[in-house]
Formats: sequence, structure tokens, C-alpha cells
Amino acid sequence: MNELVETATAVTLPVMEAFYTIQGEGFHQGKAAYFIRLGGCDVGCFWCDVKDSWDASIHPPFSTQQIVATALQEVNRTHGQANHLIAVVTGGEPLMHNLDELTLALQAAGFDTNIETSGSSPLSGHWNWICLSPKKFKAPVPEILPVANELKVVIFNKHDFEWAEQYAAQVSSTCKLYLQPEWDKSAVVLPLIIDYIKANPQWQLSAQVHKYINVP
Ligand SMILES: C[S@@+](CC[C@H](N)C(=O)[O-])C[C@H]1O[C@@H](n2cnc3c(N)ncnc32)[C@H](O)[C@@H]1O
Ligand SMILES: Nc1nc2[nH]cc(C(=O)O)c2c(=O)[nH]1
Ligand code: SF4
Ligand SMILES: [Mg+2]
Repeated sequence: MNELVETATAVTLPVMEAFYTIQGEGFHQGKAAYFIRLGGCDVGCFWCDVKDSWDASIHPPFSTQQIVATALQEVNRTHGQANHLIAVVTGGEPLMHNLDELTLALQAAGFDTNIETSGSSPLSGHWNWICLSPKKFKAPVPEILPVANELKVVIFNKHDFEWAEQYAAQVSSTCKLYLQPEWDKSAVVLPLIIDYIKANPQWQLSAQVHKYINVP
């Protein structure tokens, strides 16, 4: 008798680290959030603050079931339930992976799903919140612009304001607008950002608060 043997391979994703902390950036800054940092990035920002994430092959693969079980275990230990607690999927560039299964499983477990992305790979996943941080080194795919909930542009020098406006013109009218100083250039660019926001109050400051309060 010929039988079809189902060889369903579980989806696995390279996980660099996962941690429960305070969201330090953007619209949800200050809220408790469980971060899942996936390995792999093909964008190559020279000022990236997590370059160890770039090579996916050095980060061990985990099934979505394992990732979600670990998330539930961690938040249950500290909080008691996942009900609408934010799970932030970041990286690396998380959209290098198909995130449909992970986000469905996170939502089924009760989490809200938020993503931090450069938008440079095709959009996948089911998201409660999309934070788009476009990069000059690999442009976002056009389909992510109208669905971004938040546009967060890293400012490295004075020319980046004009570049930020080009993206602000392409996102939806409800998309929140943030300027974030490149961490090592903060002394120079933070005063420029403050002046810019005072003159253009549709923009807000995102200051990477986690780096000031020393949480992951
Ligand atoms: C490490 S990235 C990972 C997610 C995705 N690859 C991206 O770039 O959006 C997370 C956030 O940190 C920002 N970021 C990375 N390096 C930074 C730096 N040196 N200073 C300020 N923000 C930085 C990115 O722009 C992004 O908004
Ligand atoms: N606390 C905290 N907030 C963050 N917001 C975005 C982060 C990221 O690296 O994606 C990040 C991070 O690494 N830590
Ligand atoms: S896209 Fe994100 S993870 Fe990739 S190099 Fe740029 S900041 Fe780093
Ligand atoms: Mg970070």
C-alpha cells in the first residue's frame, strides 16, 4: 500500500535573544514589552547598534511553538498573563523571514504583535502595530508605506531631515512621525532634532530611553 507520508517541517526562525523589558522607542515607549530579536539582516547600516544580529547562521533556530512557549513562560513569571501585552518582533531585519506563523501564534497566545522593521523585504505577518524605520542602504518595499502605523527615522546628520520628509509624504495620514538621534551622534544631532520638531510639530522625538535607563 502506498501511503503519502506527510513531511511537514516546522517553521523555525533564528533567535538571537528574547527579553521582557520596557519599549524604549517610538509610540509605545514606556510600555512593558516582550522582545523577540531574530537573526539576519541584509541592509548593513554602518551605525547599526546590533551588528551581531546580521549573520542569521550564528543564531539557533527555534520553532514558533518554542518561541511562544518561552514568551508565555517569561511573562507569566513576571506579569501573570499575555493578555494584550506587546510582543515586539525585531532583529536583525525580521521581514527577511516569513512571520505569518509566528504572529498568528503570538496573537493566539494573547499578545499584541508589533514589528520593528526597515521594510526592505516583503511584508508578512499579522500585525497590531508596524514601526517602519526606512534606511538609505536598502529602500523599503512600496507596499509597507500605507500600512505603517509609525514612521521612525534615525537622524545621523542634518541632511536626513529632508530625507525623512520624503517618507512622511508617502505614509498614511494617521501614521505617527518620529525622529530618533543616531546614538553615537546624539550630542550633535539631538539639538538639531529639537529645533526641527519645534518648527515642525507633526514630528515627535524618540530618544531610545532604554539606553538612558539601562534596560535591554
Ligand atoms: C536594530 S533595528 C532592528 C529592526 C530593523 N532592522 C530596523 O532597522 O528597523 C531597531 C531600531 O533601532 C534603530 N537603530 C539601530 N541602530 C541605531 C543607532 N545607532 N541609533 C539609533 N537608532 C538605531 C533602527 O532604526 C530601528 O528603528
Ligand atoms: N528597550 C528596548 N526598546 C527597543 N525598541 C526597539 C528596539 C530594537 O532594537 O528593535 C529596542 C531594544 O532593543 N530595547
Ligand atoms: S536594518 Fe536594522 S538591523 Fe539591519 S543594519 Fe539597519 S538598523 Fe541594523
Ligand atoms: Mg535596539
